[in-house]
Amino acid sequence: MTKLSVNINKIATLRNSRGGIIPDVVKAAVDVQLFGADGVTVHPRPDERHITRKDVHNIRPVIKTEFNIEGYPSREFIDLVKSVRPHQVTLVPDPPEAITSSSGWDTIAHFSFLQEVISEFKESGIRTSIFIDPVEEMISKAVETDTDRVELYTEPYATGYAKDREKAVAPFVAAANLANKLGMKVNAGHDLNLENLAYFNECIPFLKEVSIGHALIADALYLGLERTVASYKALLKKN
Ligand SMILES: CC(=O)[C@@H](O)[C@H](O)COP(=O)(O)O
Ligand SMILES: NCC(=O)COP(=O)(O)O
Repeated sequence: MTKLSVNINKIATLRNSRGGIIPDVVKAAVDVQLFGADGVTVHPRPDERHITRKDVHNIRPVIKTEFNIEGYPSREFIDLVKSVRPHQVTLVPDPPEAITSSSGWDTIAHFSFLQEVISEFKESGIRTSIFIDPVEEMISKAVETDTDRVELYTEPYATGYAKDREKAVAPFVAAANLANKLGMKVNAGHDLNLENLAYFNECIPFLKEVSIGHALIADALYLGLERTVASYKALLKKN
């Protein structure tokens, strides 16, 4: 069964909007695991617009499933990740001013940088994943960085889903097959939601994990966090 890692960035967005401690991000991390999540994902951005470095340290001790930390591998990010030793680190190419993640790595142009950073994390015993577009050349080069996994950037799938889901999912099926053939495990994430998740999970071979945040937290405003996590998990049961 594909694992669900709940990204709790947007819990921190709400908390930061008034500068207090409500909602409690650590409690959210505990609860999503109690409600069935297979992991917790956070993305501590340089401006700390949502998840702060302090949050990362506070969440680590309550992880009973898996902890996945996403971010651009600046020196500060690398040192933060190595200090808390999550189960997985997911490298994204986001510049500091990015509104959100909007592409995968150019693994050809940034090959040496990625190879160096991945080696440093693996030496610390941390599983590595790199955010990637479903482009054959990028995936073929990714394997040479020695990354454990790739995370397919699924915004183009989500955008194209309503118009033509078969066309939207096709590049991701090919990408997952290629990554598997090259020996890399396959994660996916960005803009997945209750509407588009089941079809993606049904079509994508070898899918290990999805990380979902924005839509899931928005759904929880209506359904409640427990029912929402259970609803996403139910969509990931392979039929
Ligand atoms: C890598 C990815 O797709 C998500 O982690 C996304 O970057 C979420 O970041 P925000 O919550 O800041 O939009
Ligand atoms: N890696 C994707 C992630 O963690 C959450 O992305 P989104 O669901 O907030 O778009």
